[in-house]
Amino acid sequence: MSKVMVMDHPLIQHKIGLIRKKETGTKDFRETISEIAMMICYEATRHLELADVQIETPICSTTVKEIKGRKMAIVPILRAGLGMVDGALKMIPAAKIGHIGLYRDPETLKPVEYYCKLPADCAEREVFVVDPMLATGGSSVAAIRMLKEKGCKKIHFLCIIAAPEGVKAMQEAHPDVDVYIGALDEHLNEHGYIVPGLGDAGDRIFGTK
Ligand SMILES: O=P(O)(O)OC[C@H]1O[C@H](OP(=O)(O)OP(=O)(O)O)[C@H](O)[C@@H]1O
Ligand SMILES: O=c1cc[nH]c(=O)[nH]1
Ligand SMILES: [Mg+2]
Repeated sequence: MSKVMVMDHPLIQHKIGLIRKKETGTKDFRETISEIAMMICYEATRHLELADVQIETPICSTTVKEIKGRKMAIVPILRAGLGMVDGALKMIPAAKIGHIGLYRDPETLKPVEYYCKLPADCAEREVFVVDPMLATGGSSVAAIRMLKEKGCKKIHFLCIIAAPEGVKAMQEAHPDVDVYIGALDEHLNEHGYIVPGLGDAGDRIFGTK
């Protein structure tokens, strides 16, 4: 069974408080999403293996640790996932980037696919899927299914706010995928929005409403 990790770091909790406030404007919202993504990515890469490497300091030779040459990819779910890419890249700067375009139909709440462009060698890469919101789970479940269809095997999912309904859907559909969550909220409202949540993440990142 996969791990579900809810971040307990005080800096993450503080910053999530800032983006929940309705008066937080686009610039601050976007910057804070990026900072939170960086910190969640720090936790989501804790398992990476290290190898001993011999080097010279200015004083003597010594053994240091290096991340074993593992190939990684960051895959945002468009649009809102784009807001997490810069932050994740600060932690894993050599990662390649794939894009999966999905929007949630406002009536049915089902994900509608409109774009998919992944690194050619994505099947060999460890993939970090990013999307700030895990609500019903429809979008993340579909995105990860698309990645598996392309041969990806080692997949992690990073989000900032999750509803219990979405976590359950992810665990049922993809029990092999670890889920890293900034904050686990109470429930979904009748429109499929997370309560208390932060509203529409895509609109708040891009200033479209
Ligand atoms: O778990 P779900 O119920 O599928 O909901 C979560 C999805 O909804 C939002 O995207 P949205 O459809 O608003 O698209 P956008 O990022 O383009 O705004 C969010 O960024 C997730 O992708
Ligand atoms: O609360 C929610 C649910 C889905 N998508 C969002 O952006 N916010
Ligand atoms: Mg949206």
